Amino acid sequence: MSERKYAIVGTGALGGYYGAKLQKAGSDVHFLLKRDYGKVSQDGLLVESKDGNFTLPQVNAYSDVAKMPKCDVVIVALKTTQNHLLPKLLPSIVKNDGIVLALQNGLGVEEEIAEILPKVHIIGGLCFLCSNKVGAGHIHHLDYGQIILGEYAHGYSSMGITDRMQQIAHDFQAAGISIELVEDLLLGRWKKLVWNIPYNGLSVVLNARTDELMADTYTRTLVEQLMYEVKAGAISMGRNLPDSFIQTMLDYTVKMKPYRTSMKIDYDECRPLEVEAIVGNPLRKAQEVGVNLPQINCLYHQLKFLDGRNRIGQLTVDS
Ligand SMILES: NC(=O)C1=CN([C@@H]2O[C@H](COP(=O)(O)OP(=O)(O)OC[C@H]3O[C@@H](n4cnc5c(N)ncnc54)[C@H](OP(=O)(O)O)[C@@H]3O)[C@@H](O)[C@H]2O)C=CC1
Ligand SMILES: CC(C)(CO)C(=O)C(=O)O
Repeated sequence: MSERKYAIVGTGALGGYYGAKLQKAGSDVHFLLKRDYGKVSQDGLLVESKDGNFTLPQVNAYSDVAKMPKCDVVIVALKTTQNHLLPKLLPSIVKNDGIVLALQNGLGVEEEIAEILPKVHIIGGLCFLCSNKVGAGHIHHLDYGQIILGEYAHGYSSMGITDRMQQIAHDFQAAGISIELVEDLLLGRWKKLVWNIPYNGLSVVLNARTDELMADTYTRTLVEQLMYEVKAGAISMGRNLPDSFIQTMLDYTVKMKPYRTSMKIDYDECRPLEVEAIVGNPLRKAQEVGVNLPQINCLYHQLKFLDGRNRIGQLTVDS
């Protein structure tokens, strides 16, 4: 059993899934919730998974970080649209010499955390997971689950494989979660964007699932062109990814069960979209060094329009 105390900041589709798996395997896990606090503190968590369903009738649930213990590893599992809350949520729950593990999609989260907590260790994780929160404390794990871990250092310089990464990998592997350790977190993030930028973006703009995007010649071409622009973005930051990786991502998606991306689900539910973290930040990073990514730029502006209109719609519905 792990000696490390874990905090899950954001007990949704991803945080609820990995946190529940860690607790099931014997780790000491503390879950921060918002709307689901009442239900989860009463009834715990239910994970419906293709690998087998399980329930945790009792979990350490909190609605306020002031009541949480200091933890060795704090897992950030909010949507990036809520990252403006991190300065309030993180400082009191990370031990001195503790680790913040950012499991969000997109680019730039480690830099945001380093500004809030310059002294803690920061590890980024790229999660290849298909999971949805279908009710309060009710997680539906559809597929996959592997995490690629890399440690952050200022300017995304490579840290190699650290003991801290190995310790976390040990706990996750004991919980049945597959882990790969990488020396270069920035390269890992750009590789994940090869998938997220085209599929998350186009699924919203074109109102399509992954299988539909891959079945049509025109949209498949668009996906591939966007992937090559992500590669150009990576190169602008001194990282290269082989063309064979793009082919692997295309093949991977063809083999995936038809999937409504998380950005599409957010759009359909009129929730804010993770446009800035997934599309805006990579675009700006490339622009800062004079590299224009015209198709990603076009996608960004389309998504901003749809996101803005959705939010106005939501205000009208709420008022
Ligand atoms: N789901 C997946 O399969 C994958 C997700 N990711 C990434 O993981 C990140 C998390 O996504 P996901 O889990 O799907 O999102 P969810 O919306 O399912 O989970 C986020 C959770 O954070 C909670 N939350 C929001 N604000 C607060 C707050 N102030 N205090 C406590 N809890 C709060 C939300 O609670 P409430 O509902 O009450 O607002 C929600 O349960 C994203 O960056 C996503 O892109 C990456 C790969 C796969
Ligand atoms: C690529 C996918 C769907 C699962 O591997 C994922 O991780 C995501 O939605 O970000």
